Amino acid sequence: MFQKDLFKDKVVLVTGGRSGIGYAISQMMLELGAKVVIASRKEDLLKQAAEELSQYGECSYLACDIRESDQRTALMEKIKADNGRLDILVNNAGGQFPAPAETISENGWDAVINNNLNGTFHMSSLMARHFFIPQKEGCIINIIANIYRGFPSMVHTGAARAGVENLTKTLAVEWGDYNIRVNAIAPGTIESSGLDTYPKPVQDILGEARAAVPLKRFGTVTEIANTTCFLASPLASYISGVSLYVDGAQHLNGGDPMKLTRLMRAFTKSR
Ligand SMILES: CCC/C=C/C(=O)SCCNC(=O)CCNC(=O)[C@H](O)C(C)(C)COP(=O)([O-])OP(=O)([O-])OC[C@H]1O[C@@H](n2cnc3c(N)ncnc32)[C@H](O)[C@@H]1OP(=O)([O-])[O-]
Ligand SMILES: NC(=O)C1=CN([C@@H]2O[C@H](COP(=O)(O)OP(=O)(O)OC[C@H]3O[C@@H](n4cnc5c(N)ncnc54)[C@H](OP(=O)(O)O)[C@@H]3O)[C@@H](O)[C@H]2O)C=CC1
Repeated sequence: MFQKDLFKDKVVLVTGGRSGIGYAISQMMLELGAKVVIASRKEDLLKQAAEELSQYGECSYLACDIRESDQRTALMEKIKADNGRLDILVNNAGGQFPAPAETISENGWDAVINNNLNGTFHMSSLMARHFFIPQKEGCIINIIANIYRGFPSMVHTGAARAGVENLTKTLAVEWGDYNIRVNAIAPGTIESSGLDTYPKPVQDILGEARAAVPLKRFGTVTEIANTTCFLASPLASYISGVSLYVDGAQHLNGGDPMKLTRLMRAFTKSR
């Protein structure tokens, strides 16, 4: 769909690029000529993904927990040593667990905020200071979630993603001085490896949730990759500071938002 060499010579970092949405973004960027670096925690799976992705172009990897300062720094140093520059950062790594708010422990809250909010900000700040600001050019894309009506059953990630949505606006304004564009994508429910990690109550409501989406289906990882490539490309050269919902209008009408919370309460009690 895009011009074949759209990202020729561009260096792209995709956090969480070993699976699901991040893998699809990495594959599409590679097919469009980019050099892609993927980073996430599980080194074996990351290495395997990088080897598979190498059939599409130049893909390298480094294990990195985005919550750990020294690991983020090692990743930045590797990109500098290997490529000397970074053009596009896709903050896709993230995750949470469904739980009624009253059952989330302090550590559970902190783990999710550190992952989705703190990890995203610190990664953005580091890459901006070392690459985008000196280069006077850069592009950041933050993958968030559908937080339009809060996020019942996932209050921690709703709060974290709302923080990312807001920092997307602030950084777009502050770093406009350095010609850095910053945008977010809010996927609705996407058929991906991520969904398989969720417990039974989530699996039980998927059919009903799918039917409630105005477009009557969940999204695909390719649809999120398409949007990422669009926002990273010159086609979007005047777009900065937006959060684009890619969700078949699910944020406007997505069924009963409390159903999962009620099922999770019963599920938690039964264990
Ligand atoms: C509807 C679809 C929309 C969205 C789809 C997607 O996003 S798809 C993408 C989906 N993909 C993903 O989400 C994958 C990524 N997700 C993850 O890697 C992890 O879930 C994590 C980063 C959120 C926590 O990782 P970590 O290594 O930091 O965790 P840790 O083990 O060190 O525990 C820290 C604290 O958290 C607590 N706790 C943990 N789990 C649960 C639970 N189920 N229940 C209750 N609590 C839980 C744990 O008990 C502990 O607190 P404690 O006991 O000390 O008081
Ligand atoms: N699928 C969906 O319906 C939706 C997904 N999203 C978001 O999109 C993103 C991708 O999700 P999806 O592909 O579906 O799910 P996955 O679970 O497949 O992807 C999550 C990726 O993030 C990595 N990751 C998680 N925590 C960290 C960390 N602390 N440091 C580095 N890497 C980390 C994981 O790798 P590893 O375990 O090796 O660290 C994994 O590659 C996530 O942020 C997710 O929350 C948002 C809305 C809906």
